Amino acid sequence: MQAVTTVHPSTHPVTADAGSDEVRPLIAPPPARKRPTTSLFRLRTYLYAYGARYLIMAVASVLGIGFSLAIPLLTRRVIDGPIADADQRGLLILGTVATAVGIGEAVVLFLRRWIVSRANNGSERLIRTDLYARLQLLPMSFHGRWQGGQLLSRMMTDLAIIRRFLGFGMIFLVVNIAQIIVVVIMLLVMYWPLGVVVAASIVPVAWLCHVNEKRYTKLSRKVQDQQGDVASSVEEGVHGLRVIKSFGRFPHLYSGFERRTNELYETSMDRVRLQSKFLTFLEVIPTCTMIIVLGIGAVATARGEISIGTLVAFITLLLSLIWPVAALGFLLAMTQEAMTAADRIAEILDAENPLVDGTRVLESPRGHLRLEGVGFRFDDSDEDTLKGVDLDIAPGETVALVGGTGSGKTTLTALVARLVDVTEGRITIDGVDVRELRISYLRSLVATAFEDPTLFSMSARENLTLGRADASDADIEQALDIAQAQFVKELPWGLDTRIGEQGMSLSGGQRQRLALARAVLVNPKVLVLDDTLSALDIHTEALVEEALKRVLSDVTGLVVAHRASTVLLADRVAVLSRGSIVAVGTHAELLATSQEYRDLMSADFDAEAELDECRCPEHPRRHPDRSGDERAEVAR
Ligand SMILES: Nc1ncnc2c1ncn2[C@@H]1O[C@H](COP(=O)(O)OP(=O)(O)OP(=O)(O)O)[C@@H](O)[C@H]1O
Repeated sequence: MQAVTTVHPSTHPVTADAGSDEVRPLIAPPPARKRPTTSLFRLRTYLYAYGARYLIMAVASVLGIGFSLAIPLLTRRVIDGPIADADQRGLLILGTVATAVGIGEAVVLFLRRWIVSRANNGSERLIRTDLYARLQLLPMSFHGRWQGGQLLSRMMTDLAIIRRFLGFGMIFLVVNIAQIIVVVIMLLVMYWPLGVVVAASIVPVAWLCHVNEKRYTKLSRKVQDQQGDVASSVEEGVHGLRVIKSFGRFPHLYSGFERRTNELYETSMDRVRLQSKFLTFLEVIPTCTMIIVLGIGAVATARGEISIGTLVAFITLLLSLIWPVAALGFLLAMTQEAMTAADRIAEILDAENPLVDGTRVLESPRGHLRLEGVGFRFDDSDEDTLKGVDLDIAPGETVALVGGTGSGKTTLTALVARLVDVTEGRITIDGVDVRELRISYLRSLVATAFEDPTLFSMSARENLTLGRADASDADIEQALDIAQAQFVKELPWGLDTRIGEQGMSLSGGQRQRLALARAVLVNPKVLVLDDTLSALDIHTEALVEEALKRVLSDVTGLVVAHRASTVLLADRVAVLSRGSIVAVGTHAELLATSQEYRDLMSADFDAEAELDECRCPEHPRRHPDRSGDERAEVAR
């Protein structure tokens, strides 16, 4: 039962579709609303923590430009002065100054690199942790719409792009533009006709940058989205490995994956082609300018309008422009990629979170759970999944929720701990609307164990204490006992054994028992069990049920049940049919009065009753692991 996280095909695209040749995008196109530079600009707040470092970096950059521009000016002085006048002392002095300037440039360059790395990695870390926290806060409806790979690519690839921009692109974009402006002004001052030629060459550069920007941004967005799609395919391929193998669908999935990587390759190559053309033009323009400057400069020197020293300084300065102009191409590309990455990150930061936290806590909670006219409709659906649900569960009482498949049981259980919010009516605990309670407090009052127990790749102890970090060894022991999960103590390192990703190294029943112990350990007032016992064999189920009886006597319980044996744990039973409660009563009452209940229970209950009546320790259902021959032997 995974109602709330199910990806709905109508709004959200599916990953590699094994059965179809058509390749659909994994994520809905980004919202049409334009975010100019704002997404990137708003990330500036993450730089504040490293403000001093960024300031030193800016000063070092300005000094660096100053030093690099001083060299051609000194050269002019050397040529026109000591060299022309054969002044050895002057040559020595200016040579020493030039050496000092060169050393100064090297020092500030080193300083800038050294300081920037900590600031960048630190800023990246801050954005990443914020993004992670935001993802945790977003409601299940958000996670149902987004593919894991798309989130992963934003957390890793996009943030790395932003880090590279902050540490390199941003600095050099500013430094290079500043250098171009300063050098052009110096050239105009030195000899204005040549200065005008150089200034005029900036026009085609600016035009090219403008033309390139739109196409490059579009392609960057496509590449980054396609990277997310590929990541999603990998993620699903790894998680769904067992299903893929068991259905023998590897070739089909492989071809889907290959198609996505090919698409990514094609788009990346389109981007490279566009960038290559752009870079070539950017490199050709300064070279052409240099040829014109050399021609005009030679004539001007011959006419005595400028000295040889000025011409050498002019050309040296012009040469110093080649790198900043040529680098503009990839620096602008980096900026556009960073802007796209920031847009993609902003889609998470700006995602609407309809779950508004409450402020209240209960003085002495008793766990009186009431559902009053509760209705629920998924965002992307035009039908109510739940409607007019009324249910009053007294403190300490246990109600079993039964209903056909798709009747809304899982959805209803998700509403209690506010994994999603009711869209109509209200749910109260001790008379207080759950929306008024602080969410963290509510989730300590209500513990939920799901049919599909997610375990994290951490130790068994960490998995167990997820909802109660301060649990003592005795508490853990008791929870393990109740959930019949003592098997963890027999793992190679006991409770400290690291459980594989998604708890894959444990059996389904073991994972369920561990998840149950985790819920019990929270010591909740309300315990919600969403068909938690479904993967247990008949022996373990009987043991867990026995233990659960003890737990449920102290807490208010809402237990989704498919089996008659689980229903018998409850004081009352509520029958859910197409999102509405159609009957409530004790098991015996419902058997007598509700045809729907009888239909739901009949097959399983008959089997359970037979087992109960038999009271025979050798009943075949008590020994599902026996072979046919063994059973025949016992029967004899
Ligand atoms: N994210 C979603 N968007 C739209 N509809 C959904 C979504 N998740 C579930 N539904 C629909 O809501 C209905 C109730 O689903 P739910 O999982 O709560 O049923 P259930 O009674 O727990 O079923 P089962 O016993 O088979 O697990 C189903 O019709 C299902 O298709």
